[in-house]
Amino acid sequence: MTLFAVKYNIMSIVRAKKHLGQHFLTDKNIAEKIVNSLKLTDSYKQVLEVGPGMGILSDFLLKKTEYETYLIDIDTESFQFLQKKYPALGSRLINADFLEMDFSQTFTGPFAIIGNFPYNISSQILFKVLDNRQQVVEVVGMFQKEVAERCAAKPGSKEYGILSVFLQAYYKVDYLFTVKAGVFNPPPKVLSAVIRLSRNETPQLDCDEKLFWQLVKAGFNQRRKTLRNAISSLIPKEKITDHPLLDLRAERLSVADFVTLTNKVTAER
Ligand SMILES: C[S@@+](CC[C@H](N)C(=O)[O-])C[C@H]1O[C@@H](n2cnc3c(N)ncnc32)[C@H](O)[C@@H]1O
Repeated sequence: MTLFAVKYNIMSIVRAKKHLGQHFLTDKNIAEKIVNSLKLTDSYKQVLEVGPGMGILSDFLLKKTEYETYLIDIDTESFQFLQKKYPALGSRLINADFLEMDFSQTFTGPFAIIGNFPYNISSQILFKVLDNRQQVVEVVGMFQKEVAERCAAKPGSKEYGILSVFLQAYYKVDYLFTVKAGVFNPPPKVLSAVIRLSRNETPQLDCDEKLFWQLVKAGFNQRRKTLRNAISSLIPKEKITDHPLLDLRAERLSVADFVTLTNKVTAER
């Protein structure tokens, strides 16, 4: 009996693979707290969990039966483990790369994303959310603490950068709580943190959005220069009329300031 139990345990555990960013959360209270951080508003009916691993978050998520839950994990071993654990999920359990996922094939309307994300692809995950902001209304996720801080950073802080501006242009970002390395197996070398992104009512900016993105990138790519100089490839210095924002560096500008700047450049170039 004991032997069987030991054998069963070994068979039922997914081996952690470093290249897939697999650090399995072992604390059920934290898992429940993460799932309960989803606002689960009426504005969506479907939720996608990225990287369910062995299902510590999924166990709580699947209790929210009023929502249709999908799980996607790139790891075939996790997928097979979860197939046995949740046989009723059927095709809602997906063995594929989240970064390659075509949302329109699975989601007909708005949906939310949750995950204890693989840290090696954090930025790609966040930019995929941004690219699909028309559909992704909410995200609750665990990231490396530094990434979480960058997402929520305010103008003037050293963490404030391109990611902060882009995310905050479309989402309200809440830094929820910090998570110690010891609650993962294997423990990562860094601290982690959970954040929530709640999409603004209108997922559009009151300006030419393509130019907004270009200006933000130009500003931060030359972050030691004033905006007047940093954006000169988009509008020559002699063409743009004076404005106090032009004397600042990108790190001082809020999203609203970047919108003002975008409208000014649109009018004058
Ligand atoms: C940090 S682990 C979290 C596992 C589990 N949710 C937990 O909290 O214990 C990250 C998970 O993401 C999966 N993963 C890594 N890259 C992925 C990708 N590109 N698409 C989907 N899943 C991925 C890994 O296989 C792993 O299960």
